[in-house]
Amino acid sequence: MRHPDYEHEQKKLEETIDLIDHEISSLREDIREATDDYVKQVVNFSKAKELRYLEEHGREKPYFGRVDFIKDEVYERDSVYIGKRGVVRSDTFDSIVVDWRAPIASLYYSGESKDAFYRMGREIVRGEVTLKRNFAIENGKITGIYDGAVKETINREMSHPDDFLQEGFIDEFLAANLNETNDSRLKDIVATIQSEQNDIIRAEKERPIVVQGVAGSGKTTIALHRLSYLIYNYQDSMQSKKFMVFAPNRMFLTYISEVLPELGVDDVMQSTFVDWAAKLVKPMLPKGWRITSPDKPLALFFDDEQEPREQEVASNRLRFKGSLACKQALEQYIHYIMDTRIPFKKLSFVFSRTKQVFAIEGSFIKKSFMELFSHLPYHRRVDALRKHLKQEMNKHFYAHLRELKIDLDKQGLAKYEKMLDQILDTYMVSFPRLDVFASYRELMSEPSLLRRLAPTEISDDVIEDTCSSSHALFAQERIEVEDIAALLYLHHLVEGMDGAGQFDHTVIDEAQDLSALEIAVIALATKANSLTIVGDIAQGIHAYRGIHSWDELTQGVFLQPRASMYTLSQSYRSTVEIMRCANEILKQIDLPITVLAKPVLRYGERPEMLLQSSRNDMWEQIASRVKQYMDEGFRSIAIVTKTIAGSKRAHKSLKAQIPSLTLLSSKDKHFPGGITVMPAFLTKGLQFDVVILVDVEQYERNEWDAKLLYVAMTRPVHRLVVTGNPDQPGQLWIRMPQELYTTT
Ligand SMILES: Nc1ncnc2c1ncn2[C@@H]1O[C@H](COP(=O)(O)OP(=O)(O)OP(=O)(O)O)[C@@H](O)[C@H]1O
Repeated sequence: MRHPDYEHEQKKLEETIDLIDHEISSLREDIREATDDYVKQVVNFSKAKELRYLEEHGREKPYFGRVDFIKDEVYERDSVYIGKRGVVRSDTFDSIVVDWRAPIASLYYSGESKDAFYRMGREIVRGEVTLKRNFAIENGKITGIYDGAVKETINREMSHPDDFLQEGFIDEFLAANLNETNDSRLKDIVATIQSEQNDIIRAEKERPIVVQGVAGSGKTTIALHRLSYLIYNYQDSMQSKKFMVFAPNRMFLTYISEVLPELGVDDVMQSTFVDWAAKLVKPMLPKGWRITSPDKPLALFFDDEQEPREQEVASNRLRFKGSLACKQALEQYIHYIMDTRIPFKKLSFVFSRTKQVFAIEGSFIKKSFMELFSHLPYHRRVDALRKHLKQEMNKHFYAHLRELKIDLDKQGLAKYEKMLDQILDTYMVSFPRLDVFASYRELMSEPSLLRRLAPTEISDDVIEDTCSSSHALFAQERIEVEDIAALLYLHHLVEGMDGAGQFDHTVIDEAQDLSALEIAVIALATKANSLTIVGDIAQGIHAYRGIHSWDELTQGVFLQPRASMYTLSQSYRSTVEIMRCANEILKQIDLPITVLAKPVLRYGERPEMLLQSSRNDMWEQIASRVKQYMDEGFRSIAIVTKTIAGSKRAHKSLKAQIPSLTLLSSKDKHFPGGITVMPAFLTKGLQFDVVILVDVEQYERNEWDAKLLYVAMTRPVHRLVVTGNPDQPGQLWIRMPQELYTTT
């Protein structure tokens, strides 16, 4: 049945397209003539950009939504049409379409309400939203109109009362959009941003925000939309080329960069933490020293049969190096140097002409150094103290000259200046200059020193393990990835951070995989604490690194200003059936309830377990599934193994049957799409139409394997296939309720 307003809306759409056509002609006219004038060139460039948008997208689908708003005390209804970009009539300057990032567009995302409001700078505009309407538009024709209720919870196919809490909602327009997906690249979601996502996108700019969001809740997507929002609203104080996005690997960065042009922020910087930080650290290292591969710990913990004790030592060391306790130990190291290596002797000299002694007591010098300049990095503190001592001496000396009415000539004054400089130079020698790397090495290899400086809650075993294994590593002229943030932090304490404030805004994706210290270092490089930190504690797959509770950031790193914490529990990626299975894995480990995902009610097929009679049979079945899914039109299919070695083996076994199969490793810079094989840790952040999970029995019942399996299981948009031995399906899969999956 046609929507009662269909005629009206179709007419409105046609009028809008006519106006856009008119704009297109006048823009074409404006930029036709070449010009030497620089200002005109700049104007023409931005007009050409606008023209391209209108020709390629704006004309076809000028807007996706409408919101009707009655402003308090005005009582006149205003209908605002919202699109991916704003369109303004160049003759009257009337707004034909409002940009989704504009303040008033916020009303569209918060939905119908009697107490609606939006912020215009500092002002809050209040009123009532009487209608929220979505349009599906194809080639200038309206093909669907969806009104009202954003969150209509449908209690469908739920067998257990608890399911109601576990599962999510269906928004008809959103469901239509999600079902369309047959291409798993990241895309813009401006038409269907949900209210709680909108709050994050539009959050205050000068405060760190931390988002705990379940798998598929749109964290990556909304963090990038936030960049787009910030650049639109703060063009005067922010530049997108000074935005930085940190993500776990290079392949993931190319994967997300596909959506950036659509959002108008294609010139942002992107890096992994290690790539960015290693560049800063390398100049600090002695010649010949290197950083070990980031994959080394992965192999130690996931790949090979390693000695448990060796794993324990590595885990103790790596965890400590990324911790806030390590940050404290580094801060204490500076105090230790000041307490034990600087004698703070009395500074004095005699003015030979009057035999007057000028002196500054050691205690006064120590107090000035410790208190007056405590905000400065150590070396700058030393320089500031020298200046201060000189001023103090001058103050007393010139007061003495005035008192005795001594008028020193130019030569006499120069002699005094020279003598004072020499005295100060000699005195300041007792303030050691610190070599950052040598200091760090000293701290990390001497257990008695580290014990003295680390907080007492760090056990002696951790201190011993850290120092002994670091010492062995340093003996090979190597540092490891976990040393990088600690070294940069010490550098900040000693010299100051060169790149402080280099980023106008920073996004940290998959933040649970970075350590608190790494995030603290990134914050030092970001202006005004303007950070968007997104992650999921349930997807922290490393026992030896990463954040285990967001309190580490909200209570340990961001104290001034405090971080705002957001939680997203609605998941948009996978079908209900896939998320039910994935949640079962998480329930087996002790995690806070907030990390369990509520899927949007999009239904599909139950995950399927392939039974195998032999290894060869398994590879054959996988190959035939791949062919079947390709015939069904799925474009991205990932074959996921637990380990790096496993993915190499799978590639070897399947290559002949699937010639287009690509083996991916953490060295890969590009995400090729198509049919890929990779270890589970590499699938983080990515999504595929289909995931085929090989050898599920290899995942054991411990926190890290459960999280790794959960990550892999939450990657597919449409289908999940698992291979395993049904008699011994592994410690995690064995608890999977049989009704949640099928076997073939
Ligand atoms: N409001 C929305 N409307 C439509 N699609 C959405 C919405 N929010 C998220 N999605 C879709 O959900 C999928 C998951 O998004 P995204 O990868 O950003 O989630 P994530 O939280 O970063 O996931 P993960 O932690 O599992 O890597 C994407 O396909 C995205 O387009």
